[in-house]
Order: sequence, then C-alpha cells, then structure tokens
Amino acid sequence: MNFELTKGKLIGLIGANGIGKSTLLRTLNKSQKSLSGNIIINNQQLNTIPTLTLATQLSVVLTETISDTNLTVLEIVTLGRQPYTNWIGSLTQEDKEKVSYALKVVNIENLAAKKCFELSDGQLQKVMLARALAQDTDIIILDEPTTHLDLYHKVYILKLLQRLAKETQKTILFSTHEINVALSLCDELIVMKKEHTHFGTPKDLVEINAFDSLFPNDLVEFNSSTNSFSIK
Ligand SMILES: Nc1ncnc2c1ncn2[C@@H]1O[C@H](COP(=O)(O)OP(=O)(O)OP(=O)(O)O)[C@@H](O)[C@H]1O
Repeated sequence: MNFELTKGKLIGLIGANGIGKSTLLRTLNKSQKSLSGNIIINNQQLNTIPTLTLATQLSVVLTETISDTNLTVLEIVTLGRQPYTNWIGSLTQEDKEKVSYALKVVNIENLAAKKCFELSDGQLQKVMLARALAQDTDIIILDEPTTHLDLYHKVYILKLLQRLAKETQKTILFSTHEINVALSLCDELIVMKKEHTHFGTPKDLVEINAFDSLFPNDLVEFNSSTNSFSIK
C-alpha cells in the first residue's frame, strides 16, 4: 500500500473483519514495528522520532477504553496534556484552556466531575476523543471511534471530526465499519482488500468500483447509484 495523508483532511480506513486495519493503525502510531516499508511524518522517518516528540505530533484513540479507572473525566482529559507538562506535571494556563476546549467541543462538560466507571460506553468514547483533542496534535488516529454510539451520536462524532479537520487543519484518520457514513463524510478513504489497497476520494473510488469486492457478494452488494451497501 502507498498513500499520503495531508492537512485538513478526514480519512476513513475501511475493510472486512481481520483484514489488518487495527494493525495498520498500530504501525502508523509506532505501537507496533512495521514488517517492511517506510512511514514518514513531516519528512522524518517514524522509527527515528522519539516517543515524547511523537506524542506532540500524533494522538491515538483506541477501541479499548478505560472504563475501570477511578479517575474523573476531567483527570483523564487532562492526561492528554502530559507530553507538554513539566516533570511535576503542573498545568499552565494554556494546558487548562486546551482541556476546557476539548470538553466543550465534544459536548461532555457536564460529565467533567464523573468517575469514568460511572459512564456508558458511548460517553467513554467521547472522553477518549476529548483526551486526544486536549493533546492537540496535528495528526489524530482513531480505531473504530463510533462502535458504541447510536446512529445520531455516530454522525455527531464523525461530523465533529470532519469540522475539526477543516477548522484546525488537522489530519484525522479513523477506522470504521460504517461504510455508508464514511462515504458521505470523509474527504478520502483507504480501502483495504486482500488483493489491493485503494486510496482516493469516495467519488474516485466509486468510479473504479473499489467497493465491489470488499465483501463476499452472496449477501450484500454495493449500489453505485446510491453510494451504499444493501442486503441482497
Ligand atoms: N501485514 C500483515 N501480515 C500478517 N498478518 C497480519 C498483517 N496485518 C494484520 N495481520 C494479522 O491479521 C489479524 C487481524 O488484524 P487486525 O486486527 O488488524 O484486523 P482488523 O481489520 O482491525 O479487524 P476487525 O475489523 O475485525 O477489527 C491479526 O492477527 C493481525 O496480527
């Protein structure tokens, strides 16, 4: 696979179960060594970027949440500022402002004092997103950020990511099984298939029939006039 992600873009990563989406995301955020190939961030090879420097360039929101922690929502979101705080971890005015902004933009200010174990899965997912926003990196990588959310909140979060990418010129990459939603909201898509990985705008990918062989064709089919999958 070969792709280049640029500023101000929301990019969706799609593909069947087990194709390697989470593995790719872990490799891109340096949690896992690549088997081969090159990953370059801002002209620098990923494997030469020190971890603390990388934490100021790239933040990660994983599927595994932190539901059993005794920390409050405010404390978890504040942890996003860790790469910037000094050795005693004291917060500057800027740190506090970034935390308040993150709570506000994800619309969870009312949960700030709650303990994380008191939250629903959907609320926890928003908290993890707020933590990444507080980290304020140019790149945000999210592994299935909308899994536990209902349809309204799925669209809410993805529209928020779309708006953040535009307004703050961040590069936001997320994996998802919500192909129909991703097709309508993403600027670009990475479509992983066994034989080939496609990269391009939804329109270009539809034109080259990139979705036709995404799944076995006995149960679902892609309809290029509605840009969505339907049950056969
Ligand atoms: N390039 C690769 N070479 C060999 N094995 C791989 C490669 N990429 C992923 N795998 C293996 O394939 C399996 C599934 O990978 P992964 O969990 O990344 O898939 P996924 O697309 O995220 O799946 P899901 O949609 O079900 O979450 C894992 O066991 C992983 O180690």
